[in-house]
Amino acid sequence: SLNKKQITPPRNNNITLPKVYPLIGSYLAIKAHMNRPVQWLYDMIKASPDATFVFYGPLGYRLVFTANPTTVEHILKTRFSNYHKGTTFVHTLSDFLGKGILNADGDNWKFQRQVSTHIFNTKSLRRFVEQVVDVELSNRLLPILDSAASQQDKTLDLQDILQRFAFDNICKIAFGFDPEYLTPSVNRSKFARAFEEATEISSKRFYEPLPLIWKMKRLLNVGSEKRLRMAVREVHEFAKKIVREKRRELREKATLESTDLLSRFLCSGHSEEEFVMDIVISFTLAGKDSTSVALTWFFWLLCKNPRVEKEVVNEIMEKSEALLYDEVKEMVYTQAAMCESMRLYPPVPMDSKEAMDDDVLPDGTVVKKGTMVTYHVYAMGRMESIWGDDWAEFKPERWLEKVDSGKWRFVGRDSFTYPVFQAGPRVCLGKEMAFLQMKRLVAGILRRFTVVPVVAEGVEPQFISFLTSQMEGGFPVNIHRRV
Ligand code: HEM
Repeated sequence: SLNKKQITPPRNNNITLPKVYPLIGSYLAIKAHMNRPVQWLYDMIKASPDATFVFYGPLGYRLVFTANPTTVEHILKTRFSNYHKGTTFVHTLSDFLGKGILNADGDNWKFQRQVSTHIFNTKSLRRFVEQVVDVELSNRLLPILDSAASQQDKTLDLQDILQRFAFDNICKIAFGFDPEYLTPSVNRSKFARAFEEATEISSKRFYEPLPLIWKMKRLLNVGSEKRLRMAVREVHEFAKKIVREKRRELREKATLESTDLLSRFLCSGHSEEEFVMDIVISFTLAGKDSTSVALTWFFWLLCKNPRVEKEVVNEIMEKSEALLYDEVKEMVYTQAAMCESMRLYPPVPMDSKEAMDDDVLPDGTVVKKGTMVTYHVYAMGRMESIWGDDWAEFKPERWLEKVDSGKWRFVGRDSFTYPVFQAGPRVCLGKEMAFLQMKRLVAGILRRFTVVPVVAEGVEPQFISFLTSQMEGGFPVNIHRRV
């Protein structure tokens, strides 16, 4: 069936773990697979006992990769205090993210987490999010799709459009500022461009064979590091300008109408410019590519699975066009299909923690102080041991059960088996908001249009990943009006 063809079946039979040589360890093996490290590590995990692969780099350097839920619980919850972002991660991203929540550990992280949990969960923020999404949808996104539908074979890159949509959204939510990234006639805004460049170059630092290389380039201010410095300066200056402007606005206004995060931080007494700027930049990064890539794969999988698409569309058509909050909550089939899509194509496919002290993992793997332990979300979504022998099929029903009334009820999986949003004390703060946005967007689009991929028969889009994952080369589609 179509489902079965989607994902290459496991190749356990002919996978062998890489040889470990003196001095260089298995460096050559990873070098040979640098173009698809996520998939290669998935293969290695499948061939390893207890789904935990120990990679030996040059000079005895070890990296641990795991797809074992017990180990994931150990690092993300039970021994949370021993597994931090750590110095490598923090140093690599600090030029861009400063001390923002995505790049913080210890007391600094705890403080930001407390402040933002409080601010993030309020009802009015939810309302604000809904309004932001609806405006962006009806004023920008739907007109673009509508115009494409009028021109018979107009091809759009849906991934690019979803990224621009998410960027506008998250900027409005975080800063109360509209970068107009999705407005067709406007050039990519300077801010958005600088933000993208800063993200891309910062994340590519992780892929240098030795950190010394980017550090030297940075010292000499040449090449990519020179561009990074300019992009970061642009982002920071811009963010500071918005912070000052917002502070002035708030002083002048007696009542608080705007409910963006920045206003909320400033009103709750946290007004130091650097702190507020860093935290807002972290939120923008966290919310920018995650939802758009999740939706890109979601639309792809729907196209490949007409049965599921029909169920999703039926569910949408049962709701009112305005989509009330309770109706969004009732979209359980759509929610299940999204969970299923992120199981196969997780927006954050791997996530690493650094051991603060020596430790032993539940399966007996020895971890030395300073060792990076990575939980491999992509592999976990594709383990036969977790999902059964039909793991390769796109089956939202895995997440559902029928109740007496004949309706579906959503049944979640525990977060250590499905750490797509991470798990434990640092679980994603935007999870609920992400589903809210994604469901509104999907309902808005599928109520009116069908999305038809422009991909040659039998060709599979490729999953690639830097900090977050993408569909390689974009997602070309045609848009048709639904009849
Ligand atoms: C499908 C969408 C999303 C997915 C799959 C996702 C996934 C994740 C993951 C894996 C992490 C852990 C990263 C790490 O610390 O190593 C994380 C953290 C975080 N996410 Fe999300 N995220 C999504 C959407 C969002 C949105 C829309 C926001 C809102 C701005 C958001 C805000 C955050 C924040 C603030 C953190 C840091 C939490 C902390 O360190 O305590 N996320 N998310």
